[in-house]
Amino acid sequence: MVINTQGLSFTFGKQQVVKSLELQVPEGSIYGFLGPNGAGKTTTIKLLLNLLKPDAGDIFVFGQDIKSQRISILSQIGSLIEQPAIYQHLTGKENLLNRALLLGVPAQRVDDMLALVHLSSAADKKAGQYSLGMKQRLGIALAMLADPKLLILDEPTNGLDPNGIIEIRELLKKLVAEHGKTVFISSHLLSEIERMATHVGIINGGAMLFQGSIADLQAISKPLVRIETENTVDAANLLTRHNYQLAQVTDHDLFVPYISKQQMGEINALLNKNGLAVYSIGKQQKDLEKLFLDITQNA
Ligand SMILES: Nc1ncnc2c1ncn2[C@@H]1O[C@H](COP(=O)(O)OP(=O)(O)OP(=O)(O)O)[C@@H](O)[C@H]1O
Repeated sequence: MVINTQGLSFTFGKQQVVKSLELQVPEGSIYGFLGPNGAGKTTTIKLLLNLLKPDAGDIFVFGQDIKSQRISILSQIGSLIEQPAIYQHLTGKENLLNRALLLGVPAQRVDDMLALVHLSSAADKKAGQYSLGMKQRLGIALAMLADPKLLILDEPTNGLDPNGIIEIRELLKKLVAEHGKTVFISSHLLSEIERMATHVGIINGGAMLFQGSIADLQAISKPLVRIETENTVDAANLLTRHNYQLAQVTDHDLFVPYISKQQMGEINALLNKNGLAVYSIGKQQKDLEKLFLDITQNA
C-alpha cells in the first residue's frame, strides 16, 4: 500500500471531523476520495501531508511511519491543495523555473513538465492570464517537478468546465499508466471520479462508508429493468400478480430488479399478452451518483 492509515482521527475544537479512518491506497492506483462538502476530505489530506497532527492513529506512506520519516516521505509526494501556489505576474515557465531552482531540479525538466500538461504553447504567457484549467494544470506540473511517486490532489477539477475536467482526467490517467505514479484525488463528484478511478473511498461526517475497487462499488449497485409502458399502474398490478418485485413506479416507467435477459423477454411478452403496450424495455445500471447518495444518506 502506498498510503495506509490506522485509526486516523482529528478534532477541530469539539467537532470530530476525521473518525478512525483506515485508508488503503494501492500502488499504481487512482484513488478517488469522495464525500460531500464538509465530509472531512481536505482535513484528511492535510493530515496525510503532515500539515495537521492527528489526535490519534497512524499514517504510513510507502510503508514508512510519517511520525519518524516525515522528510523522506514528503520529498516523494507532490500535492495540490485548494488553489495552486502560482505567481500571477510570472509566466508559466518562470513559475516552474523558480520552483525548479528551489528544489534543485534540472531546468530541462521544466520543458518536460510544460509538455506533459500541454502548456508548452502557453509557456511564456503570464500565469495570471491563464484559464482556471490551465492554472490547475500548471499546479500539477509544479507538483510533478521533483518526480514524486505519489500525487495528492484536493478537488483539482473544482470549478472547471467540461473540457478542463477531461484534460485533467486524461493527464492523471497518463501519469499512472505511463509514469508509474499513484494518484490520490478528492472530489464531491462521483460521476467524475468513476471515469478515472481504480479505487474509491467514500466518507461522510469524517467516517469511511465504503472503500474498495471501482468494480466492488459497481457490484453493490444492482441493475434494474426499466419498462416504459402506456399504463404503469395496470402494468405494475399485473407484474405483482405474477410475483415480480417492483423497485419503483413512476407515471411513465416502472422498474424491477434485473435478473436475466430471459426475464426481460418474459415481462415484455406478459405485458403485451395482456394488452399493455411496451414502448421500451431495457437493463439500467443504477447510477453511481444515486448510489453515492444512498450510501451517504443512510449513514
Ligand atoms: N480550520 C478549521 N477550524 C474549525 N473547523 C474546521 C476548520 N477547517 C474545517 N473545519 C470543519 O471540518 C469539517 C471538515 O472540513 P473539510 O474541509 O475537511 O471537508 P471537505 O470534505 O474537504 O469539504 P469541502 O469539499 O467543502 O472542502 C467541516 O465541518 C468544516 O467546517
